[in-house]
Amino acid sequence: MSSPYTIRWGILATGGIAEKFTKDLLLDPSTRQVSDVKHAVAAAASSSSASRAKQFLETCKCPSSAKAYGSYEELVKDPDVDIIYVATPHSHHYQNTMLCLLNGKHVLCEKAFTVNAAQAKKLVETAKEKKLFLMEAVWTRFFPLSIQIRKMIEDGTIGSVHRVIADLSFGQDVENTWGADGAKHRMVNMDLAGGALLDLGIYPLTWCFQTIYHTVPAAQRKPPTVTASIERYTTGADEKTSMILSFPSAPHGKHTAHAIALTNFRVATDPDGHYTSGPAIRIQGTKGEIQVSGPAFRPTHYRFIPAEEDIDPQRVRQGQNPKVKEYDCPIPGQGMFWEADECARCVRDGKLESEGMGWEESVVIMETMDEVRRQGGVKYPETIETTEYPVSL
Ligand SMILES: NC(=O)C1=CN([C@@H]2O[C@H](COP(=O)(O)OP(=O)(O)OC[C@H]3O[C@@H](n4cnc5c(N)ncnc54)[C@H](OP(=O)(O)O)[C@@H]3O)[C@@H](O)[C@H]2O)C=CC1
Ligand SMILES: O=C1OC[C@@H](O)[C@H](O)[C@H]1O
Repeated sequence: MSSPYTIRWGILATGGIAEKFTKDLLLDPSTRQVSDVKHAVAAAASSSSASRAKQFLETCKCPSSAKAYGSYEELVKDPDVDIIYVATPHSHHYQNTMLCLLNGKHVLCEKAFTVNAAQAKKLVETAKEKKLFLMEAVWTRFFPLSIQIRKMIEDGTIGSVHRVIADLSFGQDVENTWGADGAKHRMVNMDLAGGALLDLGIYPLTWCFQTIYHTVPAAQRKPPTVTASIERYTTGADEKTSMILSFPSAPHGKHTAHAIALTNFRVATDPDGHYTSGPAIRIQGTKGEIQVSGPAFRPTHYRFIPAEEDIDPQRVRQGQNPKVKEYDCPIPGQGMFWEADECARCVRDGKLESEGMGWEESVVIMETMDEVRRQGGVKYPETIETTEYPVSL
């Protein structure tokens, strides 16, 4: 057996998700039955100081060989780094990713990819021109659970798909949490491209797109029409966003497929915090329905309910429908290693984009979010909507 391909990561930013991702990189791939690729953390950079980057590497228990930088500019020049994970707020993704690409680094950039579709297109053009790998870090798409569900749709198990309903909502006391301290928190701060849509709404949209759009042959994929309703928080960032999408082509059908994507800061998908309130995602076809338990970003369970009527109604009422199939998909860690494995395989194989989260689909999703924001009147400051580079933020 040949030895695994090792990819060397640079971590750009030292916040909450950078820590989770870096810890996942350090897990032994054999714990998830992976033997063809491995990950090394070569360096991390903080925009504030090298000591902050050093502290981050220590917290993540990275090897002492990993370098700590006090600026992103130093990180992108490191010859020992193959790929950079960009984990700054949405507002900074365009500038930070462009910096990496222009310095010859492959990039995995956190969701939402950019602030708008124009920026996403520019990044894609640059990656193409420089022959570098680039992917939006929509980790959920690389879970075995997502892959199994897409396969069930593709092979016709649920028949032709007519509708998907997906929700990711956090019930928050917004004024006293993210809104406290002058509303500087990235969830509501317009200068950081805050709001429910770009932060949480990307997940219900991911479920709509990966089940309805991604599962039809590439040549038949057409962007959806969009009708949206938004309510804004005092900062101008969206706090309630509901979207109805109509996709012209449906998996296994010559008809449209509708999708309802919901996100909200005031009410929760799971009010008791234990996901007892029913599925977060419902994928409805003529032969049955797939129900995915929340949270939409890290689901570990789904069920398939076939559309059959020959079942004793009394047993069904007692929760004993024998035709329902339940699937548990435990995650040995946070679950961000699957997207990292995908990056390693693509770079090893000389691919510039991943089939699981391709450039065209990231751009169409950004265009969808642009239209949702247009209808809801959410506009970010020009410095973060611009495609100009470099701009100091
Ligand atoms: N995939 C997932 O499950 C998740 C993804 N995310 C995504 O990751 C990104 C970061 O989120 P999260 O880690 O929660 O955010 P944090 O606020 O925890 O961290 C962001 C980091 O970015 C750096 N940064 C650089 N410039 C700024 C700035 N002007 N203001 C604030 N931070 C700045 C800072 O690190 P330093 O200065 O040290 O470089 C900071 O620690 C977002 O795009 C978010 O959508 C978030 C949570 C979960
Ligand atoms: O990507 C995310 O998923 C988990 C949420 O808690 C977080 O706000 C969001 O950025």
